[in-house]
Amino acid sequence: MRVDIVTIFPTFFDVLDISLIGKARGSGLLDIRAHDLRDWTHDRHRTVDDTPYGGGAGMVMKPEPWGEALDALLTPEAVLIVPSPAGEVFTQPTARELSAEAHLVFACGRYEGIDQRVIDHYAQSHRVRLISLGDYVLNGGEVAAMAMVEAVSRLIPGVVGNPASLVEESHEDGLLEYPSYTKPAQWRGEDVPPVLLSGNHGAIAQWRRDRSLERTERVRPDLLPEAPGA
Ligand SMILES: COC(=O)c1cc2cc(CO)sc2[nH]1
Repeated sequence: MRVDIVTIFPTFFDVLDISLIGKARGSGLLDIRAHDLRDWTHDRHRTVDDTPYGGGAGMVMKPEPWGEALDALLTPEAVLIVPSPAGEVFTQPTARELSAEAHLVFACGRYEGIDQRVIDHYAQSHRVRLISLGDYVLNGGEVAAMAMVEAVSRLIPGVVGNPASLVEESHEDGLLEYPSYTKPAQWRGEDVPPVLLSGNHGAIAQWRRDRSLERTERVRPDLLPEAPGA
């Protein structure tokens, strides 16, 4: 998968050079590149924003630099992802969907956002998705893009060492994951649940399923299968 990220803070994404994503980049599984939007400006101050038409506080990102940047980076099959508080909420199904794509381009806005005409222009020729991390607002799209890049990349075969570890996770089966334990069997007077030491794999699977359902009912009843819209 190729991932292009356009931002006025390209060094923010240097962190992608470490850990699993870093290894996957090295192995050629992932081709992730961050680009400085200001490389597509031509004035002395490398201007990327201006005051909003209609007035109001804050600044809006100018369409011209974005047009030149996206013309240079988009391929016909690319999905253009614009992190935005006005977007659909990012979920594990969204991550899974995007992990099947060949090319993602993230347009990270700052300030009050990107001139709407940029989104409208590329929607005529590409799949464009406005995506929010959740019901709160960040100062820009970079943190959202970083979260989405990690959530999507780790689903690409070969990026995470053991694919089996992707299955029993929160949200993979639609429920929150069961609690996990490791050695020592006793710690500060607390024992590991005996069933986990029993070697009875059927009982262990049932116990884990029960704990998943119990936790989901307590913390996220909206995720339960019978919940409306689940
Ligand atoms: C949960 O918040 C987000 O996903 C989010 C994405 C963006 C993009 C911004 C630039 O206008 S502000 C913001 N918040």
